[in-house]
Amino acid sequence: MIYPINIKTEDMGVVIIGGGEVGYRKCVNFINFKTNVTVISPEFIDEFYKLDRNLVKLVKDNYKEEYINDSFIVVAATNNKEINKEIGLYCRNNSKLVNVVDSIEMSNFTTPSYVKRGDLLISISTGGKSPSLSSKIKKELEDKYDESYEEYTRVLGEVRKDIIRKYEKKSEKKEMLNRLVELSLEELKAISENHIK
Ligand SMILES: C[C@@]1(CC(=O)O)c2cc3[nH]c(cc4nc(cc5[nH]c(cc(n2)[C@H]1CCC(=O)O)[C@@](C)(CC(=O)O)[C@@H]5CCC(=O)O)C(CC(=O)O)=C4CCC(=O)O)c(CCC(=O)O)c3CC(=O)O
Ligand SMILES: NC(=O)C1=CN([C@@H]2O[C@H](COP(=O)(O)OP(=O)(O)OC[C@H]3O[C@@H](n4cnc5c(N)ncnc54)[C@H](O)[C@@H]3O)[C@@H](O)[C@H]2O)C=CC1
Repeated sequence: MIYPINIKTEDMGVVIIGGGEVGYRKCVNFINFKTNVTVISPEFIDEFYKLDRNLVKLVKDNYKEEYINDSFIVVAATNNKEINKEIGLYCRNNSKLVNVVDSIEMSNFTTPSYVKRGDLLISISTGGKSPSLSSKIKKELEDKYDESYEEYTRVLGEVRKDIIRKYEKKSEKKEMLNRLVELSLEELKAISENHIK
């Protein structure tokens, strides 16, 4: 079973083994979350060379244990099942988080599909049963939770802070906070401005 947790990968960096299509997709996702990525591979697809060099380090070599000794988050993305398994086993025996792209059984984390609107993050996973279904649901949620949710979430956060400061009684506070999400962006902004005055 897989439990969803949200991790600040920005603080720890990631090592990806394998410079093919899948390694690239995982790499781009980590970069989108401002994470430093080191990719180990004897060959890289061209797209890797266009990525931000401040965030991505490419090491042209075959996998060796020393490349992941000090890392907490590892992605095994080679096209060699045996090597991927070896990386998976090593990480699990050494308390590391590992995503083995060709084996959900060897992985102790997976990378979900997601919709990100500012601080609103909705992630989708099928426990490996159908990545295509995850991708389809993501597209449906992208329509429902459009770009306007970035500002909506931000303003909600501001008003929430105000309410937490102003209401002392726990039940009143909770009731107000629950009701906030029924308001439109315009209504929320009006409240926000009133509070600031
Ligand atoms: C378990 C997991 C481990 C992990 O990688 O974390 C995993 C494993 C495998 N994927 C395979 C195939 C495909 N993966 C995709 C796409 C995505 N795969 C992603 C995640 C995951 N894939 C994790 C579970 C996710 C969940 O629980 O739903 C997404 C969501 C996120 C991401 O990659 O970052 C991203 C969509 C991004 C988006 O659109 O948002 C497509 C679609 C395409 O390419 O068009 C295909 C081909 C079609 C198909 O197979 O459905 C194979 C078989 C390889 C083979 O053929 O041998 C395996 C291995 C196996 O099944 O054993
Ligand atoms: N989890 C997922 O989302 C998906 C997983 N897969 C699985 O992922 C695997 C990789 O797929 P692709 O990236 O398309 O393959 P690919 O063939 O494009 O890339 C594999 C990369 O691994 C490198 N590699 C091989 N041996 C290595 C070693 N010893 N050390 C370091 N790097 C090494 C190769 O040089 C190459 O750059 C496939 O075998 C497939 O089973 C496929 C599709 C989606």
